[in-house]
Amino acid sequence: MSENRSYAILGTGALGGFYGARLQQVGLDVHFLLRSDYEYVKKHGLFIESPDGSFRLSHVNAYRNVLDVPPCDVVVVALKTTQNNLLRQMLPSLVKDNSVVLVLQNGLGVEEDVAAIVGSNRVMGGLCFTCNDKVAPGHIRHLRYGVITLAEYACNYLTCGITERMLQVKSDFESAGVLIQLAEDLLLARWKKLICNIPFNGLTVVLNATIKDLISDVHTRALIEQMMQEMVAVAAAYGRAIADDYIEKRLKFIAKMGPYRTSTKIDFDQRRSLEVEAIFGKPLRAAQQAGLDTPQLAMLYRQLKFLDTYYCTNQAIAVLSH
Ligand SMILES: NC(=O)C1=CN([C@@H]2O[C@H](COP(=O)(O)OP(=O)(O)OC[C@H]3O[C@@H](n4cnc5c(N)ncnc54)[C@H](OP(=O)(O)O)[C@@H]3O)[C@@H](O)[C@H]2O)C=CC1
Ligand SMILES: CC(C)(CO)C(=O)C(=O)O
Repeated sequence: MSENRSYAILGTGALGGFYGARLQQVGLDVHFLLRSDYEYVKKHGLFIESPDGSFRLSHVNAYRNVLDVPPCDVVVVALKTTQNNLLRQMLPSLVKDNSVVLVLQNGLGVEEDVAAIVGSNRVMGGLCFTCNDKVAPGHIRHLRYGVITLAEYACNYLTCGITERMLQVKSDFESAGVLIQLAEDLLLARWKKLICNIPFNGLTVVLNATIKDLISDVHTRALIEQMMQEMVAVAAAYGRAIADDYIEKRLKFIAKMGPYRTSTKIDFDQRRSLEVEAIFGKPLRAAQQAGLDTPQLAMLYRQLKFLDTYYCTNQAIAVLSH
């Protein structure tokens, strides 16, 4: 990659808008693809509200049409996974020979889909531990954390070690004040993130609760730990050992997210399609393929499918208006 790396942000929402703005704030060349708030952002820029220091970028390179975005060194995928069918149209014009596509989405197997479009040597994954919400056009609220675990993708999630381009991306994000942890094994990093997303993103929706509520109640805490144990077992079946103390440590970390709703609950409250397949369906099918029974995950998946169908998709409008 070139020395002064350019970034394309596909999906200028809670996550993409936050990290992209931080990168532009320190002088990097960033290009933002927008949808509903394109006109607003083109005129007024982006506002990031954050306990680490709020700031406004009064001018950003804003685009409505992906074909107008120039090819970039790093293409950040920050759409919801429910929109990933668009990537086949979006990615080809954005990647150069030595570009890398950095997938910041939650879920399992998301890099595989991107690799099928741009080639497996051009993909990296980033697991974002951050609490963000896009609260108004061009206005992103960051509540806590922000650290990203970065790892290279290779076919079949083979372990790749630490590469030169990981160090380059790390250096850009760290210059922007974003903490980056490098990981040698992307699949292990994904399972570790799913251990958090499955109970918290799922239960905040089905129980209409915040992270704080779920962690403080003895019953939901027990449920969370059971779900986490199920995922530790599935990860182990795929050769990824997760240390015994990981759950306790993560629960302490997540407890500090307090009243955050999770990105899936924010989607549900806005009646947007839920990322059920990427975050819950794929892990469930991975468990089944490994011959493991994960009853808590299976129940959560089915509940979320129901809620997604009857409350969140276009189909829901048809069903409810009958
Ligand atoms: N929010 C968070 O704190 C975290 C989120 N994640 C993950 O990050 C990913 C992104 O989530 P998040 O940022 O919360 O989601 P958002 O819904 O806030 O952002 C997605 C953005 O993509 C835009 N978009 C959708 N379709 C198009 C299109 N065709 N063209 C241009 N833009 C488009 C949306 O536009 P519009 O504004 O019009 O809807 C929206 O702004 C998800 O996988 C999520 O699970 C992971 C960790 C934390
Ligand atoms: C783990 C958590 C809850 C915050 O990073 C998240 O990933 C989300 O809200 O989707």
